[in-house]
Amino acid sequence: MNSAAVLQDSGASASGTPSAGVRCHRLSKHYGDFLALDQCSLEVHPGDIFGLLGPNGAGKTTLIRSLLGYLRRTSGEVNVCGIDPEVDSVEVRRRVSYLPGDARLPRHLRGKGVLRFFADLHPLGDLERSLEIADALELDTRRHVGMMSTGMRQKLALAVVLAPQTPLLILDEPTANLDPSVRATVLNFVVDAQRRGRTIIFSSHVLSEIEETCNRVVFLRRGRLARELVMAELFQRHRVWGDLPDETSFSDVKHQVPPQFDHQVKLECLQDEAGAGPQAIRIDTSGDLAPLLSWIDSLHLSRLRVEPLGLRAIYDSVHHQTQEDPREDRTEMATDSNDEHHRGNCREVAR
Ligand SMILES: Nc1ncnc2c1ncn2[C@@H]1O[C@H](COP(=O)(O)OP(=O)(O)OP(=O)(O)O)[C@@H](O)[C@H]1O
Repeated sequence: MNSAAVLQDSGASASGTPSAGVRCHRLSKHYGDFLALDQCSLEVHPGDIFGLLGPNGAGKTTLIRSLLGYLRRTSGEVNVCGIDPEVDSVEVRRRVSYLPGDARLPRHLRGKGVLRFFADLHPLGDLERSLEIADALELDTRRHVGMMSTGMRQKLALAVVLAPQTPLLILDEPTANLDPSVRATVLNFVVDAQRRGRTIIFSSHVLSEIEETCNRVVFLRRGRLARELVMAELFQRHRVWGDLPDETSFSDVKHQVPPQFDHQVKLECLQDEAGAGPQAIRIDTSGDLAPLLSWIDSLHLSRLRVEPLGLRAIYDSVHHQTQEDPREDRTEMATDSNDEHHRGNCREVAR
């Protein structure tokens, strides 16, 4: 990628107006015979911090680059800030700050020279702000880029991209190669960008970062949007572990769930019912936990543990449930054995 592609910007304001939204409908992308994106439909609302999750090769970068018009889509519709990137990719790029996963910067310049170069290049360039960000990331901008470590170059690219107040900010693995304290600073900048009215698309492999910052998330798997999640609903999901009293059988408990909680809980016995000793059970809950507590208390579980379910459980259910190629079966997510439980929080992406 050339250096100019690290940052694309314009005089557009970060007003958080509807023009900062992103929509794609049945977006597909082939590389030759290889189908890298398969009819992806999604909508990013203005003011979202929108997470893109998926294993290596899932299609996250292909999706981002199709949104920016760097790649020509094979089929489908795309609208970024009110513009089709294939009709006017320059205009789209003027409204977006983009941090690619493989940001390359001019190696012959010092850090400060790079920041000045990009600040001069773009109408919303802001050298002072770039320097402040570099400082917050503990980057020595006197060094030549060629002498910087991978993490230092990542900090420099972040200082370039985070400074201009474009309506849309797209970050492809922004915390890769950074140490934990700098990662936290980067996440603060992301949240701050949202407070300033910007819309952010954020791709990461670090689930805790997505949990911390994003309000909506989609999971990509082998080129397909497998699931969409509203984080506020995820935070209402819990997993309860415990051992039943000796005299209580799992089937008794399972058949005596109060009807008002039936849709809110999923029970699982973690050992053979005929096995010796207390039966360990797991109860996955969705929705408000408080009304369930008196029922859980009535089970007299020992070694009781309650924990938030978290993204990890969803991620595992999306990515580890089958080895089959999902392109062969468009309904597989709906028949996921966990799906009854997930349905309250996770929407099968309509295609
Ligand atoms: N130029 C290309 N030509 C052929 N195949 C490509 C090309 N670019 C990407 N691919 C393939 O498309 C698929 C999606 O790649 P992409 O880079 O979008 O994934 P990703 O989700 O961003 O992965 P990662 O998390 O590893 O960065 C992969 O199988 C990849 O090998």
